[in-house]
Amino acid sequence: MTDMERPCVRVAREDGEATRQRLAEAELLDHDYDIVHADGELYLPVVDPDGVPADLPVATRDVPPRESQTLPVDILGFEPTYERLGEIVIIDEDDAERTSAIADAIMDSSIPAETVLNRASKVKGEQRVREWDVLAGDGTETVHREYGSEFLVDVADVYFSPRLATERHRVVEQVESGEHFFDMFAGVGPFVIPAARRGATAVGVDINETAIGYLRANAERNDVAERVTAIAGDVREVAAEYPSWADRLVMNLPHSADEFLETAVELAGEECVLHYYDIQHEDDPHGPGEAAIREAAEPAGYDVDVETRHTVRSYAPHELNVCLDVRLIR
Ligand SMILES: C[S@@+](CC[C@H](N)C(=O)[O-])C[C@H]1O[C@@H](n2cnc3c(N)ncnc32)[C@H](O)[C@@H]1O
Repeated sequence: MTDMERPCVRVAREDGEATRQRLAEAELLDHDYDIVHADGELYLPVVDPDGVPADLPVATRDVPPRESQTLPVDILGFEPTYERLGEIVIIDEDDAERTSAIADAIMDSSIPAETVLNRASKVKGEQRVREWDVLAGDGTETVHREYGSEFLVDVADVYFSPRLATERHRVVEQVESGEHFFDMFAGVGPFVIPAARRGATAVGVDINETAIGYLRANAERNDVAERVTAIAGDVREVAAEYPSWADRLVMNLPHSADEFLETAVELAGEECVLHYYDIQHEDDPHGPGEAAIREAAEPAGYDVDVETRHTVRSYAPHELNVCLDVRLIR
């Protein structure tokens, strides 16, 4: 078997084990390839170079495939692109013949795949759920692990993106024990559960009742049920139960978050950090969100301090998915 060029995190040998653990917890390590040692440095192969935390340098280098593994590339003769969510493998292909060859190769490889799904639509509608073609296996429910939390999720019924793991971790690392954490669009709980695991009192709201069922199950699964309140409903109506309550608000509904800023202001405490997700043109990706937040919060008496203007990932040509971390104080 010949070596393959792969994206790798490059670190000094002495930082190798700590870095390996960090990447493994984030499910970023590519277990299909060996770690390489050269000139006092380690090269750790990663599955998603865009997901690697900014402080870790990524380089491309030849690394040997694990001898004991049969990879889809070994069967196909070309490298397919795929993502793993628990025991589901997700691909995004158009050509029917190529799609079926990739699905067969994944199932015949050493990857522990129960199901192979092809994206059959964009995420759509109020609940942001995608349609899928089931190419192999039959289950769309799986357990996904991310930074030490476990999420039971059915991708046929609820929104979930494993690609956002690093971004969620960036936000959750800011959470302090005892704080009031409110996720306005909570899904199955990928922000709420790790926030509660850090000691926050957490509320998650979602209009998708199935997502809220999974959020409750995930609170139990991660032993934080006593600190998690999961509410099915429109957050614009639920907000009245939590006036001026939140120390931290997460708004991950990037196409229409601006329509919910009045609700955010209703929920915000006297001092509150808002994590506001947006999708905007690359020429001014943060400006429109900042203007909308000021327009909603300043008349309510808040000083608005934008602490971080962060780019999460590119969303489409010339469009960026961004996050503004904003402190509101009055
Ligand atoms: C992009 S998903 C984010 C889910 C989760 N935070 C995550 O990162 O996986 C947005 C979620 O907002 C929910 N949603 C949309 N409109 C809503 C509303 N008016 N009130 C509460 N939830 C809403 C959708 O059902 C969907 O689960």
